[in-house]
Amino acid sequence: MAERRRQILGNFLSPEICKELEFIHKSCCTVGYRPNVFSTTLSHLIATNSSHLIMPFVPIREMLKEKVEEYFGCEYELFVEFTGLISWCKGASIGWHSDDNREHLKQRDFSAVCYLNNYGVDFHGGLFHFQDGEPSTIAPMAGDVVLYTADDRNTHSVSEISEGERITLALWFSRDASHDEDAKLLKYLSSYSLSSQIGSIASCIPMLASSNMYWFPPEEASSFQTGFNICSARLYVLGFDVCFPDISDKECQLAARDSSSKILKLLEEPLCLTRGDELLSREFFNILHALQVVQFYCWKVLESEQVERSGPSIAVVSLSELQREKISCLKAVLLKDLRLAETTVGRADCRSLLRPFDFDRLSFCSLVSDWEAYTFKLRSELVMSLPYWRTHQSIFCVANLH
Ligand SMILES: O=C(O)CCC(=O)C(=O)O
Ligand SMILES: [Fe+2]
Repeated sequence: MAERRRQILGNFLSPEICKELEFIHKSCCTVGYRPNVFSTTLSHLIATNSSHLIMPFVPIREMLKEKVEEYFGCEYELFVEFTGLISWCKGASIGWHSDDNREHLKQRDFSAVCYLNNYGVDFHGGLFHFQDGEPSTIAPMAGDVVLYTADDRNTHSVSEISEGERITLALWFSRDASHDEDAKLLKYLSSYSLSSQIGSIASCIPMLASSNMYWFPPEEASSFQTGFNICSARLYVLGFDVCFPDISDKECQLAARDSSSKILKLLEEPLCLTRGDELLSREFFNILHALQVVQFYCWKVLESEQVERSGPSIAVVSLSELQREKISCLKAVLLKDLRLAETTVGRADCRSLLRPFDFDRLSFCSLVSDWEAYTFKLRSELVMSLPYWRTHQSIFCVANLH
């Protein structure tokens, strides 16, 4: 039998799960490990009070582990070494390499890369190439997965992204139990309190990691003099600005002059969103909360393009001159380099995905309740699975407990 070194699984993930993972990434990511790359790891989700968002990953990890064991005929048990959502923006690329090519990566035996969006539509560039053998080139398409051995039989590269954002779910598998990601995750899960899980939505509000993890490019994060805050940028490309109801004029002017990390502390404070000249009358706990609700809205709006939704509309009030000044003052701090923000996290084909028409047509209010219901559902699934995972010392079980 010919040696098995790689396999392509077409349409392995459904379009729905691809969209759900994109939603999670766009609401939770931080700057990544390479230039122009963002990432969302499972331990990061746990550390930022979003442990319930690991639930959609659980069955995918299980299915992929089985596929890898089966295809490569593993007669030993495999462990997931790493799971993460990774996006590559304009300018990102990687030259020829194998995934175990560093001393600290030697435990990696197999790789799985799941594509979550489409080459030529959501991004340009970003083709995957194997140095030898077939297939030699892969154009990423949402739902497709490539499995390969992590050694030098699979030297590969990714060409530079020229536009848009290319999103993947990447997993590495190891034979070495000491690199089992599950053990780490279970440890984190037990150190983060889940005691207030049922009841208030406040217990599921994402908490920010340190501000420099949300500053792009990361080299600028020590001074915050150029570049942009990722959360503000993701809101901005969808047509939203942020407005802090409690901030005084003075604080605002201070913010514009002094770009210290102290100012970014503001993003942990309650805030409202604005669209054009209108203030949406709904307060969010912090910027990540606002971003998560907006990203959820985008996910659902696009899913139900034709569906007319009913329910109350969100109330809006016109912005006063003073509020407008404050907003632009803060924008100058959070989005210093607007062009860079647009080319990095904007869509390849249009500046704003949520045109005013789309936004008005659907009721933002009812989507906010849908977001709460979604969050509660995942939270209760997590709470039900935890004792089972703890007994089995692994989150690697699709617990049909529900
Ligand atoms: O995203 C891809 O297609 C592959 C990425 C890659 O080669 C890596 O992260 O090692
Ligand atoms: Fe790689």
